Amino acid sequence: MSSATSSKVANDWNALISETNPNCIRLNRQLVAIHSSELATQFYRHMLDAEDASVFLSHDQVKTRLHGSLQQWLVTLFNIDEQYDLAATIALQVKIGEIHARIKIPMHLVLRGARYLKQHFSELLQQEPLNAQQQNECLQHFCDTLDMSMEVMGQAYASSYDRNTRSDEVYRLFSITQNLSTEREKQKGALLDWENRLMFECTVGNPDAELPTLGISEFGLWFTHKGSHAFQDYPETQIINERIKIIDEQLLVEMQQGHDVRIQNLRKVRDETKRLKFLLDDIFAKSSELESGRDVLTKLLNRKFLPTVLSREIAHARRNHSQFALLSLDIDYFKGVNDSYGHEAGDSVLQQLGGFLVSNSRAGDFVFRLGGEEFMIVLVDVNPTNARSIAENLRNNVAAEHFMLPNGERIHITISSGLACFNGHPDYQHILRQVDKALYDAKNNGRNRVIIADIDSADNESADIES
Ligand SMILES: Nc1nc2c(ncn2[C@@H]2O[C@H](COP(=O)(O)OP(=O)(O)OP(=O)(O)O)[C@@H](O)[C@H]2O)c(=O)[nH]1
Repeated sequence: MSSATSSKVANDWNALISETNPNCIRLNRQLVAIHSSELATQFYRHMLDAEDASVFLSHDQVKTRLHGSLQQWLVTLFNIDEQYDLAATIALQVKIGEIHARIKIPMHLVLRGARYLKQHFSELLQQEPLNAQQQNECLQHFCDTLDMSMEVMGQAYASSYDRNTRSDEVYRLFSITQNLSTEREKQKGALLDWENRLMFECTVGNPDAELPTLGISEFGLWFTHKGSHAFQDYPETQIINERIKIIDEQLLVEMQQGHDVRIQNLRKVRDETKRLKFLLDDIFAKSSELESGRDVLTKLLNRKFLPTVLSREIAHARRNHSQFALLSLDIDYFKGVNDSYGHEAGDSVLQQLGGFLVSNSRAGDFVFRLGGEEFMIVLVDVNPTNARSIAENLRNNVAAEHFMLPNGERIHITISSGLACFNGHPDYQHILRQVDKALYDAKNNGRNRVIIADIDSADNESADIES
């Protein structure tokens, strides 16, 4: 928690205590101390009833540790007397928030637990000889104190969770990019080893011996513990896990029934293994393209790093009072190129245009292929006048260029462009929206033109400058 945030919290919490009737503070302290075990029991009873919460709390854990910790936490929170150490109480809430983040207990479950505590405490208060106003005051104090605690926990949770997620991601990238091609060969080899062992056991091994399962083979262990994590975003990961299960839990189990089934299923297992090898190749190929951030066809940057580059350029421009511009380019009637000359010819045009854009921009600029026939250039350290002439020159030069097709023919293409200059807005989505709208207008106004987004407009008005 930042020092400004923690001093705000401490001030608010202090104010809460000093503005509360001391009798009410005393009564709450006594009630919580007397009923802490009952409150903890109620809390866990509700939580264990809910499926989403109970996965985090086994009955044993509740009995042995958490029940006691919860009671202790409640007593400490409400033990407000002359010796009450608010700084220590806040530090305890921070620690608990960090623990929740580490063990990934969702914050909404913690808040739900707090709600149950408030409900039950309200019932306890109703059993006390208090008038309505006293009851209200006491309940208010109980709820406000829990809310303060939740606020501190929530802040600690969020920053700790972010930190953990970032390091998870760094680890994921690290684990995936380390010697990607060596890893692929190693794992394909491990899969082959397992297949060979299985074949050996089935053909010349002891017929009563247990067959080696794939899940706990070198390959299976690697995939479960590392591969699945590294490739978590790919649909192939789930398919691989499913195929491993089918091999182990279906095919191999059936193979224990006798020689004939063994031989029959061996063929099926070998087909499955072949499929696994294809899936592995696919998954490794995809991740090397994506993780490297390069578009496979043009070798330009792909859209993966666009947010990072834009955020960095915005921070740089704001820090240095400099400017930059975003130029979006889209080939006109590109479908016609594919339709007339074939997809391969289309690919070749895309590749040549990629090379052309790189050689016609400065070393500091970032050239992206966003997908299809759409490109984007981040023009760094450039004022609007220069950005505009760069955009126009590119448009003219592309139109004048000959693009060579695989059949030896040469064709001309044109591009439509949208240009947006940085206007100080801190969110990169703003400039992206501006440039998208400008490109859309360039297409709708006849193509082969540059449209500049209105620099001061947040609602993406744009102005046609030239065609
Ligand atoms: N060869 C090739 N074609 C692609 C690739 N990605 C997208 N395309 C094709 O690009 C074409 C885009 O067509 P449209 O979106 O209609 O755009 P357009 O024909 O350029 O027309 P306008 O943009 O409106 O001027 C489609 O035919 C896609 O199949 C690629 O990687 N290689």
